[in-house]
Amino acid sequence: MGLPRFARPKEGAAGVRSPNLFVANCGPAVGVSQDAVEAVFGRFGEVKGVYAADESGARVIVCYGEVSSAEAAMEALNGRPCAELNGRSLHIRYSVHQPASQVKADNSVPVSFDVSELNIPGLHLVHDFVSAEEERELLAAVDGRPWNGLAKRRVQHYGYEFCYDVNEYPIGVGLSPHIDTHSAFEGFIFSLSLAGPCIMEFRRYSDGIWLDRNLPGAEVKDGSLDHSNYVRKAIYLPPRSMLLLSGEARYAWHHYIPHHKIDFVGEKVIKRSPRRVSFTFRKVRNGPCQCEFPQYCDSQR
Ligand SMILES: O=C(O)CCC(=O)C(=O)O
Ligand SMILES: [Fe+2]
Repeated sequence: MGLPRFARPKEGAAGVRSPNLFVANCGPAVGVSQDAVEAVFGRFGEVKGVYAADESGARVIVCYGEVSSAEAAMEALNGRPCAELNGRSLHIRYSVHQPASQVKADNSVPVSFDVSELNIPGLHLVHDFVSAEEERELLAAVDGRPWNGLAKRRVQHYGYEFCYDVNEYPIGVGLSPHIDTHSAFEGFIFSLSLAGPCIMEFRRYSDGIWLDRNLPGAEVKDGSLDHSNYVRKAIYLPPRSMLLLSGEARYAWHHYIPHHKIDFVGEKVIKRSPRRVSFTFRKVRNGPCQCEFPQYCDSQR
């Protein structure tokens, strides 16, 4: 389900028919697979493709070869609960093909399952770092303690010399791009993912400027960033895996969890779970940072 060049028609354009349908309330984020959509819409004519209409995971574009097939599907399915699609009521409109010049640049980056493909020195991922039983025990242990609510996620903080944080992300919530502050934490940063998957994107900015966005709480909206001056790479983090940021990965690359409900990983569409819990381990620094990346270092400027 890649992102196609079709758009939702403007209000008032209802008379314009096309072989492509914009179908809302349908998609992987609401438990409806591409195969199921194809099977249902295939009853009305040959389906050429089913695409994600946007990153919500709950709106798709169904493309037929013939307008008559789209008309028949519209007549039969619009506004009615569809038993084969978990009883969901589909909201369907004709979709229009957008000229290439109007297509918003696809802002996604290919996501790897294998950390070695990223070629970021110091970045390591160990799958199945804890067993399913250990995962249950760790989740039960943190759920037995009070959570501190932030705007979109909840956290628990432990320790001092060895700083240990627990983050809980509800579905669709991520984390804005940042480098964990050099002056505050030294050495390695470990992050154990539990309960649900996510993708983590890494960005190395060419200007290397230490920006305010690195300060705790200085969350930036992704849309406000200049996408042209950094290299991007992304990795899939399955539950029970341990991520290690060291060296260049820790000191020179921003990391970021996109605010998505679904992620496209290779050919797969992966739905985020209702929650992802991460245990993040950092060592509190005593003395200034002397890393080899002064252009990214708040201690050395
Ligand atoms: O949730 C994670 O895996 C990463 C958390 C993180 O980057 C942080 O707390 O600084
Ligand atoms: Fe971080």
